Amino acid sequence: MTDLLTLRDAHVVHKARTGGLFTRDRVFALTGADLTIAAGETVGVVGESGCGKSTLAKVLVGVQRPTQGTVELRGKDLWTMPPAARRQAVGTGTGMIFQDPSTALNRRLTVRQILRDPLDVHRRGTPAQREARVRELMSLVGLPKVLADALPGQLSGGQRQRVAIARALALEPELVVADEPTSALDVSVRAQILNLLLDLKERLGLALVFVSHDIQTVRRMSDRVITMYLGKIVEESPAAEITDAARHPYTRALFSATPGLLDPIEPIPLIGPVPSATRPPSGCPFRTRCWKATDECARTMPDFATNGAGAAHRYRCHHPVAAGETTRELVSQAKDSA
Ligand SMILES: Nc1ncnc2c1ncn2[C@@H]1O[C@H](COP(=O)(O)OP(=O)(O)OP(=O)(O)O)[C@@H](O)[C@H]1O
Repeated sequence: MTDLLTLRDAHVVHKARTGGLFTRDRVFALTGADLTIAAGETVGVVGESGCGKSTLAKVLVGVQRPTQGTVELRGKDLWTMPPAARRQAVGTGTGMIFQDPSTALNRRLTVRQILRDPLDVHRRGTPAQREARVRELMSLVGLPKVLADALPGQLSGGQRQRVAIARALALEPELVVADEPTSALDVSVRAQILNLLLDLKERLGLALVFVSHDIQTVRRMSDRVITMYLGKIVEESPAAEITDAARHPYTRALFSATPGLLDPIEPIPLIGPVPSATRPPSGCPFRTRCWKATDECARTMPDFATNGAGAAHRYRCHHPVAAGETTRELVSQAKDSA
């Protein structure tokens, strides 16, 4: 597989939203992310709320500039390009689908206008070809032709998300990033939208980055799963290995807490809440809640280690879960150390 997009040591630091106008507090939303997305693969991103999943997604599609590090699309560094070249590379090479299509789509534009807009901005083909592309996009995502002149407010939530998906695909990108694409939708239409994404990915050979709280869905949709904790990528694993062969204690704890995934096993109990991204712990950020943590974990964050010979499964931990260790065993270890 060829590399499509590469992040190297990407950091995003925000000024804290709380703490008043003159606060110097900084939020470490993404810290030292290294990641390569290959053409045609689906990468799932999991982690608790606030761990930096959306920030990572925005960095991948060039919406968020990293405060440090590089983002290369097909080997070209996005943030050293002139702005016009970056807009062209990002606009045509990537597409983004947001959580809530009600806010992501312009309420005053019809479906036809929404889908024409990227074609007009990037001057794709003749006006007649653009109209034909709009019809093609609507059919690709299963929207009836009669909806071309409808406004987003006249559509159902599922139809709106189909419009958002069609818009993301308008310029035939190689990479689509979907950030919680079904969480604002009725449960009844979620499966339809997920199946549509999977189908489009296969038909168009897209690379897909899929961000979700829904771990079961991420596992089903993805070839590879990335676990994030407090701004850091702590594990990368083939999806087939993630549930009971994950090596990072946090990944195991996260999956053990997913209802229905490992039942009847109880969740691995973690100590205390997630620390603030304003003051992340030294060393490994998970160490304050980890039952395996030692002094070494407070001193340093280890580099990635690989699982056996293959580099496909990587994790950053001083005390990884042993191969073959069951979640039941981890539950009792965590209880004993509490
Ligand atoms: N523009 C911003 N200004 C200040 N802090 C921000 C900004 N955007 C995100 N953050 C903070 O950065 C951290 C990471 O946020 P992010 O939205 O990437 O997490 P997330 O994993 O996607 O969360 P969720 O699952 O709740 O959407 C959080 O602490 C968040 O509050």
